[in-house]
Amino acid sequence: MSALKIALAGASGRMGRMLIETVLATPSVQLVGVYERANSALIGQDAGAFLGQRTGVSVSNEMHAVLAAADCLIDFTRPEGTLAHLQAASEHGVKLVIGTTGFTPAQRAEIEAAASRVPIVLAPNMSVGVNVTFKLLELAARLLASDYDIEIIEAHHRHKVDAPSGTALKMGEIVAQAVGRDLAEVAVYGREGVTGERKPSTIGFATVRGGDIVGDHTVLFAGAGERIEITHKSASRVSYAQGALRAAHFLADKPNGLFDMQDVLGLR
Ligand SMILES: NC(=O)C1=CN([C@@H]2O[C@H](COP(=O)(O)OP(=O)(O)OC[C@H]3O[C@@H](n4cnc5c(N)ncnc54)[C@H](OP(=O)(O)O)[C@@H]3O)[C@@H](O)[C@H]2O)C=CC1
Ligand SMILES: O=C(O)C1=N[C@H](C(=O)O)C[C@H](O)C1
Repeated sequence: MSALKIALAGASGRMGRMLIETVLATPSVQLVGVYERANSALIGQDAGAFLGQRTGVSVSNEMHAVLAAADCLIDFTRPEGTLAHLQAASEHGVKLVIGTTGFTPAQRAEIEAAASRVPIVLAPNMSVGVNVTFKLLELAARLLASDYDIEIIEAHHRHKVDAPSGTALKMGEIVAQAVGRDLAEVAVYGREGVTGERKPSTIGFATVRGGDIVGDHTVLFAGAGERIEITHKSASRVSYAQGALRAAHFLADKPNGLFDMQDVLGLR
């Protein structure tokens, strides 16, 4: 079977670099294009230069050239960048794996609309461990529904720009749905001052930012006389990159449609 041809956006980013390294180390995929914004010092350099490797693929700010030979674009950038790349990918009929977080509902609707033309995997966390954790949360929330207070705590590196993390928000949606609540109505994002007693049906979010924390998520179920904590900790970005490549392979035979990592990993 021939290798899946991968284009990447956000070459200079933490995930961009990890993806270049992972693609180059994975025989079932081939790097065919790497995009970075116009003012980047990387434009024109070999995409593997930061690893001391020569790939023959130069970093480019011409998205149409980057996509010309690609089967799939993997995008971990920012919402406004992803939406521009989505437009170009759907014009080229190139499949998309989107790891970017922080989309507004309107931006998400744009992605859903594009998925009628090209197949897309959109997931706030591509690691297998986090996606299995989602299943554990569903079970725990269902069984603990009435008597336990639910709080979600996430910690990330100092450079992260969106909060709560996309993963924490997804965890909130999962537990809210499992206990029959609407997250938009019950979410409490941080607390300060005289807040009054905790309302039983709320789901609280707490955000920590510091240093080089790759990504920690805990869902706390606090009841009378006991606490259950379900925690996932990332020690490296490699699990996100490997998940993104699994997602790209999953899309290979899909004509269109919007999928997530639960679909990719067969966890539905
Ligand atoms: N789904 C998952 O499993 C994971 C998701 N993420 C998400 O991926 C995203 C990227 O994270 P990370 O790599 O740490 O971020 P970085 O800030 O390290 O990298 C972002 C990259 O995107 C580029 N970029 C920023 N804005 C735009 C734009 N408007 N148009 C085009 N390119 C742009 C940057 O280029 P420049 O250098 O020019 O600014 C840079 O190359 C975040 O949303 C994060 O939450 C992260 C890890 C895992
Ligand atoms: O920005 C990050 O680093 C991460 N972002 C994703 C998120 O917002 O959930 C996934 C992971 O936690 C790392």
